[in-house]
Order: sequence, then C-alpha cells, then structure tokens
Amino acid sequence: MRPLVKICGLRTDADLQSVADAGAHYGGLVFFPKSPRAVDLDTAAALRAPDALKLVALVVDADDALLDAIIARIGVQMLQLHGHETPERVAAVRQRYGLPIMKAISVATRDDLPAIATYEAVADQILLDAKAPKGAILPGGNGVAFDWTLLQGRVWSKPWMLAGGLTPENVAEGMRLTGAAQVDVSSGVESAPGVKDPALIRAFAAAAGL
Ligand SMILES: O=C(O)c1ccccc1N[C@@H]1O[C@H](COP(=O)(O)O)[C@@H](O)[C@H]1O
Repeated sequence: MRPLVKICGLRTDADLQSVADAGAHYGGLVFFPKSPRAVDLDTAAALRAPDALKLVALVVDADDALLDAIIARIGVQMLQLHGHETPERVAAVRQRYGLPIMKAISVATRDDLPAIATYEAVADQILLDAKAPKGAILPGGNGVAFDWTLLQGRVWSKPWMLAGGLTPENVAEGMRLTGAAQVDVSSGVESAPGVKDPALIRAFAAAAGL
C-alpha cells in the first residue's frame, strides 16, 4: 500500500505546493509560538492549500479558545495534539470539534510504550515522536530520533505515524524497522530552522516510497 507522508511546519503557499507536488498526504501547520515554524492565525487563514493536501493543525496543550479560532478560520482536516494532553482532554477535543485527533506520544525507553494503548482508546491516530532533549524549548520538531526497535512486533489498534529525526536518508530504514505506513517530518526537510527545502521534501517523499 502507498505510504502516507506528512510534512510539518509549513508556512507559505509555496511550502504547501511543494508538499502536494511531492505526493504527500498531509501538511502540518504549527500553532505553537515558540517554534521557528509557527504560523499565526492570520497567516494560516490566508494560506491556500492544494485540494489534494489535508491540513493538520499542530497544537501544544491548546485551550478551547485557540482551537475554536483554528477551526473557525482554517480548513483543517485533523488536529495533532503534541503536548501533555490527558486522555480525557483528547476525548473532549475530539467530541467538541468532530475532527480526527492524532495524539503525539514521546518515546525514549520501553517505559514510554504503555501510553500508546491508553491514547489508542481515545484518539483516531497515534504519532510516535522522540522525547525532547533536556532543556529543549520545543516538545517536538527537534530532529531527534528514538530507538525504532522498541516498536518492532507491536500490534496496533489504531493508525499510527512514525516521527522524530526522520530525513531522506533514514526514513526508509525507519519504515522497514517499525513497519510504519505513515511518516512525519519537520526539521529533516529544512535548509534552516523553519525554512522548508523543496528538494529535500521531494527526496523525503521518494525515499518514503511515493
Ligand atoms: O515542528 C515543530 O516546530 C514542532 C513544535 C512543537 C511540537 C511539535 C513540533 N513538530 C513535530 O515534531 C515531530 C518531529 O519533528 P522532527 O522531524 O524531528 O523535526 C513531528 O511530528 C512534527 O510534527
């Protein structure tokens, strides 16, 4: 089956077009002001996404006011919750907006894996990212990978996406080792923090099997 690729941290119409041209399924918009990839509501609302691209709003412990504004102003097809949202909060957000929810889970060791089943019960998709390095400003988007062998042999009850430190060079190996059918990348397709590189986006999509 054709893999699904998400490219996160898009800020311009040109970014969106590059991602769609590369055949990616999802484009991510980061609503987290501390990120070099952050977009504000006005910028995001002015973006024009190609029809084929599904937009994912990435938020970190967002309150209802921010989520209300995103849903009201931007045509997003999925919410990516990338903070410390509890299972109850995930369920509440899903109920309030009626959109698919992808819950990010940070992984460093085997001890982090039980959270997957907990969130599979309330989210539509799971995203596995590396735990942020100590002192990092961002909870994700740090270009750090985790030990992919931790996921080997796992039986999943919901669709899931592999993320964290993926690049055009390592994405095929990550998919092979984990069996991931969906992958997400942000910093690995940038020429500088927050600046997407169309050639790297094409290379990533091709290496992922598109
Ligand atoms: O991309 C960001 O700036 C970001 C900010 C806050 C939370 C998550 C963020 N990105 C997500 O992190 C992972 C991994 O990114 P990377 O490829 O290692 O740079 C990915 O899911 C992004 O969506």
